[in-house]
Amino acid sequence: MALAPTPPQQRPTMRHSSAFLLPPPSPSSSPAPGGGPADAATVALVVLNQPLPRFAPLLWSRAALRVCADGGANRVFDGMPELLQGQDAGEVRARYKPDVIKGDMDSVRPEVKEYYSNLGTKIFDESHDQDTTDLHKCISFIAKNSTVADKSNLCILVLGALGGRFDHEMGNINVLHIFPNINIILLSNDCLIFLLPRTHAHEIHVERSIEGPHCGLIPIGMPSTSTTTTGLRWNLDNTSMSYGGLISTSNIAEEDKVTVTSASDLIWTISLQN
Ligand SMILES: Nc1ncnc2c1ncn2[C@@H]1O[C@H](COP(=O)(O)OP(=O)(O)OP(=O)(O)O)[C@@H](O)[C@H]1O
Ligand SMILES: Cc1ncc(C[n+]2csc(CCO)c2C)c(N)n1
Repeated sequence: MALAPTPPQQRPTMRHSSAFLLPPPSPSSSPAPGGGPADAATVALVVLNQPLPRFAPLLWSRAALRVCADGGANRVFDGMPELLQGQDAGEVRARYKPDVIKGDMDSVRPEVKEYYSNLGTKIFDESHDQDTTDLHKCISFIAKNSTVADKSNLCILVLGALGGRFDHEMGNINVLHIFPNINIILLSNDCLIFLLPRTHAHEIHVERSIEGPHCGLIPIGMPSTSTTTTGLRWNLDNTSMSYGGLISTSNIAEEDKVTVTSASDLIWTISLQN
């Protein structure tokens, strides 16, 4: 027998914050208030085969585990010295050493693989699996191997997930739906995306110094018979949404806190300021 969905008012609240993107506090300033980088979850970083976003070095320094999806290793090898111009390229390369390179290994260059292998990076060749994407393989690996016992305290940041080939972008968004119970955030230079699972009520703290105001709420997986929001310019009030019907794009986050409850999983996206 199928279980009845939990009524909206009884769902636990999931809080979301992009404080991991805030610049490090200057030594003289007081500690960040609740939700700042200091109390952030354990971060795992996945680098995809796309140009590195400008904040890659910052997020790298905040991550406890750094995984490159196949050709993502080339992007770290080439891109970190480019982003950190003025520093010695060889020294930068050695400093930004991935813990793991994983995928079907048809994109990582042989000299890049050898360079990191010599530094101790673990390399997992999964060329036998041509049915799951390299990002899927990386998320499975992190979920299995993470030492974080409480997965609700794990946050996986994915660099370079958007703004490239459309089949890859859709595959990357599909991974959010495949792992609805893992906090995965897809990032590009221009925006971020995460899933709002229907099992929870959501409180999204909008970090106005770095994100917004443009945002969207999109039912990609399946229609939602009812979505209710606060904090947006165009709120939904027990409204049906479907891809092919109403979806919310070009919305504006008006308040510091946006709340969302929905009968189906939704994608949340918000712009990043450049
Ligand atoms: N243009 C892109 N746009 C968005 N994501 C991408 C793009 N290219 C690669 N990725 C992501 O990076 C991961 C690793 O990329 P890589 O090029 O190594 O994959 P691949 O499996 O060799 O791709 P393909 O064989 O389809 O070209 C992919 O699984 C995907 O998640
Ligand atoms: C229906 C279907 N469509 C596409 C692929 C191809 N594919 C999907 S993921 C992947 C690995 C990419 O690193 C490849 C080659 C498939 N297997 N099944």
